[in-house]
Amino acid sequence: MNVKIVNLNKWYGDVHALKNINITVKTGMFTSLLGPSGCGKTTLLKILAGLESPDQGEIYFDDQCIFSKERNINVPPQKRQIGMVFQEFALWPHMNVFENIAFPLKAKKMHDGIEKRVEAILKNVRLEGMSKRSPDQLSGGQQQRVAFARAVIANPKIVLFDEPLSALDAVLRDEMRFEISQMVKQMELTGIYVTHDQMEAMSMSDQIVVMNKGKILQVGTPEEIYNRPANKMVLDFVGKSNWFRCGTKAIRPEKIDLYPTGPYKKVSGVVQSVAYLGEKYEVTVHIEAEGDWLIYHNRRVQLGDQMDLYFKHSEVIHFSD
Ligand SMILES: Nc1ncnc2c1ncn2[C@@H]1O[C@H](COP(=O)(O)OP(=O)(O)OP(=O)(O)O)[C@@H](O)[C@H]1O
Repeated sequence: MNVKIVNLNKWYGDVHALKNINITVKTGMFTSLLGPSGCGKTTLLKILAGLESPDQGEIYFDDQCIFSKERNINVPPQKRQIGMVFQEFALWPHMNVFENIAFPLKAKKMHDGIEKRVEAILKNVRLEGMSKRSPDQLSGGQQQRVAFARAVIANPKIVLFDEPLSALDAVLRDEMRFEISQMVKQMELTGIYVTHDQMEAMSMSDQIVVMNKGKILQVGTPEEIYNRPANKMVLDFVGKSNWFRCGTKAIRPEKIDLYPTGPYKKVSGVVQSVAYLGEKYEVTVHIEAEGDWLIYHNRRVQLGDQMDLYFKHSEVIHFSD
């Protein structure tokens, strides 16, 4: 289902939580809402689910208007064909896997075919044979998959995720990022995913909406956001970068070379710090004219070493302001 958000505004008293939000999400796309704490991501997700009401604007699911302040339309949550997965998976501890997943169907007063549907979804989320287990007999990743299964059992067209992986450890989180985006794709759902973790947004999404203080800073593919950030805030928020003293240009650390090949620019500096990251060293080099720059090196250098750094002019990111 296509989602279109038009000129949306939301106030909480004096707090202008969402400022003129416009977003289009195409069917089958996985979109992340990325931004720091308080930027309005959760509010936007709740508005899509129908749990909060905007003060201005419209929302369309395909051609159907599901919310319009101006035209007094507000389709209730249960009629929006939406599934939700939250940070705290909120599985009911007294219900087994089957009962947890079947709950939305029972709440809809469905009686026939429940077992078949739960079985099919268990297969989709690779939990076959686990229907009798209680949530405390499952790993964190398995619990998350049950939460996902419960969110999609009633055949929603859109699934909303609110930081669903933040309670998991780092290794499991990496694994689940991939799984979640795969499951959403396989089931041909439209996924909208709230996160403040840029790596998560970059690795999972077809489209990223970068937000700050209630405003959209940029909408684009992960590559567009990373390589052509719309402004300084996006550049700083996504990935690492080095600034030129002029303040209107920047360069990513991995675009800096240690050897000259072709038409390069050169700067020189002194090693300030070295951190070993496993596959590489992260080195801070103090450059008199520019400040401290971060670079990557494949061997350990010593504090105080003199270094020459090379970069292509075409790798420099420019901003007009
Ligand atoms: N019920 C509420 N009453 C008053 N202010 C609220 C309410 N809910 C959210 N806000 C305010 O609206 C702004 C956006 O909040 P929101 O929860 O959407 O941010 P967020 O980006 O999801 O942050 P986080 O990552 O911390 O959850 C914040 O300034 C917040 O304090």
